[in-house]
Amino acid sequence: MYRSPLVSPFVNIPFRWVKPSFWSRSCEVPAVTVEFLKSARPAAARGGADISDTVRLMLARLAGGGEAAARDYACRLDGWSGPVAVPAAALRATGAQVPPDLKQAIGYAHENIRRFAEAQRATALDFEIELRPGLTLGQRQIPVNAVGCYVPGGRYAHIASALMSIATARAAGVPHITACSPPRGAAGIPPALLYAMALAGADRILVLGGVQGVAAMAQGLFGTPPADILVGPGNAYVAEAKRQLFGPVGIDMVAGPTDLMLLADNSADPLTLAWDLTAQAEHGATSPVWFATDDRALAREVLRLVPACLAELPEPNAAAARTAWEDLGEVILCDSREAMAALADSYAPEHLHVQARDPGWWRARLTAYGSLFLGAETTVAFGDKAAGPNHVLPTGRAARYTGGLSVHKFLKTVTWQRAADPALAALAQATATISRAEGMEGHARSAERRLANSLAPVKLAAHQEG
Ligand SMILES: NC(=O)c1ccc[n+]([C@@H]2O[C@H](COP(=O)([O-])OP(=O)(O)OC[C@H]3O[C@@H](n4cnc5c(N)ncnc54)[C@H](O)[C@@H]3O)[C@@H](O)[C@H]2O)c1
Ligand SMILES: [Zn+2]
Repeated sequence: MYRSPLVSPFVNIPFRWVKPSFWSRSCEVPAVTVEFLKSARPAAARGGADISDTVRLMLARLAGGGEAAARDYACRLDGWSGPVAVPAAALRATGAQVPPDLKQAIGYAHENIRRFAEAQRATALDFEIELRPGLTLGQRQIPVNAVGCYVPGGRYAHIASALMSIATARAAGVPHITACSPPRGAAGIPPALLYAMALAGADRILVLGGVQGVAAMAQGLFGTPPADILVGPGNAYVAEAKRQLFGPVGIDMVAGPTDLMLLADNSADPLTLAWDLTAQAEHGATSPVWFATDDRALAREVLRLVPACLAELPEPNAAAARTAWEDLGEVILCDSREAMAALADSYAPEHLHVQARDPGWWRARLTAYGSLFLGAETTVAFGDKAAGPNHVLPTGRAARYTGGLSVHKFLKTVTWQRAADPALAALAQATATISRAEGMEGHARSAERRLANSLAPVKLAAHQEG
């Protein structure tokens, strides 16, 4: 039996994490017993380039070269030399270019995402409290002024990502929303994606992808206001550009490849599980999918069925999903549902889907995930596209410390205070005493000037008379 975080006696592999270097520390997993029926390949066998130097050079060039540099990268990397800012007339024309059933589906998804975000906004409250007589304190939720939404578009046209970022910023009350997405061929951003961006509430849309898109929104190029915060998923170049720009500009998170953990007991259907794993592996060759169960026969059946599902995908999706499964897929046998839950908490997956009895037990027990999907009738694909909760979620175990994109990322929770009599005496005395204990005489004097017998106007009058 394997006791993490050491080594599995069954398969003699360390209980290690599949991706980034910041995962190099071994994980703290409670004493759970697990057996790997399929494990990920060692990272060394998978390779992977360090892109941070490339991004640093590009950002430096974009900082100096502005719009000309952005156009140059768009041309060289994405073959785009058309207009960068989408003209209003082109946006209006998209309505006629998108098939009615797709427009209807986008409208349905947008309504769910918008309404969920509005419900979230209603929970972010301002308040005012008179903590003691004369001491009034408060909190306000103030939206940022300008947002830059990155909408990925290299491999797939991520219609849903446009809705997730833009509609959520809109629900938060952000006044200026810029969105960018790379061109897909000579036609630029596909009409359905433009339609979704405009419907969700983008004020300006830029035909720019990758580092140049992120930098243009941060700098405020092509007639956009400089973004206060950059949000949205993207590939490794996009994530690294956001990470390097963070500080002067805010970011939602540093997103790595999407991941899924699927938990099931013997009430689940193996073919449905196999398709759910295949679907999320479709995101890309670096997207891990993990399956844990307490039923050995179910695990064996899922292992048998996944390759058959992969074979049914069209290319190039099949190749990417097959690599993800072969390199990163894991099938893990646990000895109890408690062990499955502990395993899930330690993996802290972006998407966590439970297809097991007693969903209430799982919802109460599980503590580390970006978004939780309960029951066999639910699928992560619903959440990815149309259900309502945001699909921009923490990857790479970041679900240990944060949730995903929400209206809160666009709101600044700020505070205010006002002091007056009769609070002043105690407040000034406490402040002065603490300040002197800290060695900060100036702070003590500033506090004591608020006492009734030394208020500024009285002193000023005395000085003028003298
Ligand atoms: N977690 C989520 O919510 C979610 C949702 C949708 C998509 N995603 C992720 O978004 C990503 C989309 O990636 P993508 O590549 O398809 O599209 P993308 O739009 O993120 O990136 C495309 C851009 O990358 C740049 N680029 C590509 N190769 C480059 C190079 N060698 N040097 C410099 N720049 C280069 C190009 O400028 C191009 O425009 C995937 O990783 C996917 O998993 C995540
Ligand atoms: Zn997905």
